[in-house]
Amino acid sequence: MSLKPYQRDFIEYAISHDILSFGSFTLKSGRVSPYFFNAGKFNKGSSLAAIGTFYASVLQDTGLEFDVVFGPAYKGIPLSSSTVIALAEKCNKDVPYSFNRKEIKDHGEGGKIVGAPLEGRILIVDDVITAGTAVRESLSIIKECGATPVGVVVAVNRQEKGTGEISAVQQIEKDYGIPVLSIVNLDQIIQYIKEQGDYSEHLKKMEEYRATYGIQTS
Ligand SMILES: O=P(O)(O)OC[C@H]1O[C@H](OP(=O)(O)OP(=O)(O)O)[C@H](O)[C@@H]1O
Repeated sequence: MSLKPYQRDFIEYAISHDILSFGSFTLKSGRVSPYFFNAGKFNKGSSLAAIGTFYASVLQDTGLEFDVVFGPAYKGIPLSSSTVIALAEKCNKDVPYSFNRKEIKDHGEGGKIVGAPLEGRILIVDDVITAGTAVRESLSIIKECGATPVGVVVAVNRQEKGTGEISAVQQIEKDYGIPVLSIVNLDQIIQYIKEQGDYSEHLKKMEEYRATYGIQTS
């Protein structure tokens, strides 16, 4: 399976901006990962614009239909904002969006949701899914509002086992019957490394990590 141009562009952009790094990183799970994706480093206008365009590309590519974009607080907020800007500017799709507050506001307009009403088919935009807690919370907010979640898009799918044999991403797809899309996944990052000579020193560790923690992919 070959990488799509936007996937290659995304990996190159993330590496050159130190957003995707190779080395040795201890994760919340305790696993020592040979790579790390840090969405907090999309921290200036140009990179926020770029990430929005990458999300819009995967959405266009897959053709998933949705009415409203939802960004889970906090990191999902700028990511969902930049996605709807890219959809409007590059895809001629003017999509409403909203996000939740982590703390309930009891004055002014009040409430937990800021932005467009959660109505119709809702797409969740976030950086990553680790255990799946943030997405599950978002799914319950969406259902409480009477709307229909139709999918999730994340930047990187690490394709690694959770507590059992399948990943948190697969568990969400199974439990809710919705797709979890990603700009790239671990297999594609490894494929990129194989194609490019520049990062070949990291290949062995990446493959070992996948062999130890990776899910079954066909
Ligand atoms: O699948 P999970 O185990 O929930 O992990 C992934 C979530 O964790 C991070 O957010 P966090 O909840 O740390 O909040 P933040 O966006 O405010 O940093 C990340 O942005 C995802 O939303």
